Amino acid sequence: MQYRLLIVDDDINSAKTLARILGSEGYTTDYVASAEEALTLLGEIDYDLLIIDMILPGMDGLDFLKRAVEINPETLSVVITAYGSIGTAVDALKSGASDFLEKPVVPEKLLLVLSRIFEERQLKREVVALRANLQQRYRFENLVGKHPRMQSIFNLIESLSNMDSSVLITGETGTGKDLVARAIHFHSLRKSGPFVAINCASVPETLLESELFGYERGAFTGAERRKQGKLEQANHGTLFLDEIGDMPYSLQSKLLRTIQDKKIERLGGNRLISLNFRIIAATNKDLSQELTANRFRLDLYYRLNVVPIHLPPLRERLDDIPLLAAHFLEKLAINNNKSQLTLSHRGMFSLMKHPWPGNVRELENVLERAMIMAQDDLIDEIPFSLAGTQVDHSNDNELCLPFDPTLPLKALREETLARMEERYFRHLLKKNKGTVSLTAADAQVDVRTVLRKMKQFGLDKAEFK
Ligand SMILES: Nc1ncnc2c1ncn2[C@@H]1O[C@H](COP(=O)(O)OP(=O)(O)OP(=O)(O)O)[C@@H](O)[C@H]1O
Repeated sequence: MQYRLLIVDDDINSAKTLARILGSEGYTTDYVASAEEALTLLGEIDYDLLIIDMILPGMDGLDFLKRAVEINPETLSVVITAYGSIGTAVDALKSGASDFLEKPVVPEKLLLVLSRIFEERQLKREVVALRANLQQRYRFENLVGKHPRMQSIFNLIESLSNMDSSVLITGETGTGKDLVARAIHFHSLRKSGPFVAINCASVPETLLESELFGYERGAFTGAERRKQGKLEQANHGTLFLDEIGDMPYSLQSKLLRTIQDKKIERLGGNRLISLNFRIIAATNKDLSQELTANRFRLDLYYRLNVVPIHLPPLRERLDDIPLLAAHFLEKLAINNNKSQLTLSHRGMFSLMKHPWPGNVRELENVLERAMIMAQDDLIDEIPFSLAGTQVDHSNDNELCLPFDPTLPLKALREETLARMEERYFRHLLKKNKGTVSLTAADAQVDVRTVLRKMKQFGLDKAEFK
């Protein structure tokens, strides 16, 4: 793109020299000797950027800058200040200048400043365009995605809105199964009913039955009062059975019967309760393997898999990365009271090259950490290592972590803690070959905490098998 610049400097000889240098770099450059002449030109020509000497005869540079910004608030400008006059530079930046340079102007420095200013403006425009796109075509409930496979999932959810069939959502960890389940519910006839979720992997086997079916007072030791199970809570709504591949075999036939009959009996009860619920199940396991290994019942599989939805891993829909990044940066900016967060081209390039084993969740986490570590609102450095995919773990016992001494204490604490926790859970999961319950026992926390941490750091059980 060809940019048009205006130099305002009463030293016509140096303005001419600068215009010639800028011209040889592809910029179309005009120059005038006073603010008054410059104002006349601004009424006629749309300049991309102004280069303003602060000391001018008649109206001075600062007043001219203010007038130019009044005429067009989007005006880009570089002001030239006398050597050491920081106060003037600060006033100019406050009045809307994009940057400043001290006299004598070094052309190489000016060229660098110009390319940075134009790159930032371009990025801002891209963000605005992406945001507009997001609001239009590429959004479905809380899901965003423009890849054809995501678009056909959105269409499928739309066409399911009048149906009550069971849905089985498959896909790697962090691909958005939970979001899809919610989108189906909130787009269905049951949307005013409850959406109840249960993670079959995070509830210990012995408790899963009572969590699902509920119990009567005295049903077992500790059952001091009657409790409704998740199935009952989901009456007139949807029950989301997450990680269905981890449901114990012994409970699967009872679940199948319940789905068919739509009746339950609380544990320790003697009364059948009729219910009206829809089942959506999800798993990141390969259920065909579970079927072959006799760990999952074929009849239950058929009952759940009436409408299959497979979410592709992020590495197979790279087109979605810029869109998702814009979506998460917008959320982060709102949650952190920032007007806007922008990703540099270099940052975007790193995102596009990454293999994303933790999928969209990993992208979300990585961007949050990048924001914490960035010096300003431009995100350039992507701290992948914290997501655990490019870390060298050969020295896991090393106590002395390198750190960034420029970080504020709060960010340093959070970052260090996250790094330590991630290494700790990686170590335990490796030791326990991915078994969550053993890891929880080693860490002396409950399995939910381990699963939460695994989600946070984008760790997948399968990685440690
Ligand atoms: N298409 C998407 N658009 C916006 N956000 C998304 C999308 N997909 C996933 N996310 C976000 O990524 C994170 C992980 O998504 P979610 O919990 O739905 O994944 P999941 O497949 O259910 O993971 P797991 O198998 O580990 O439970 C969430 O914070 C979610 O909001």
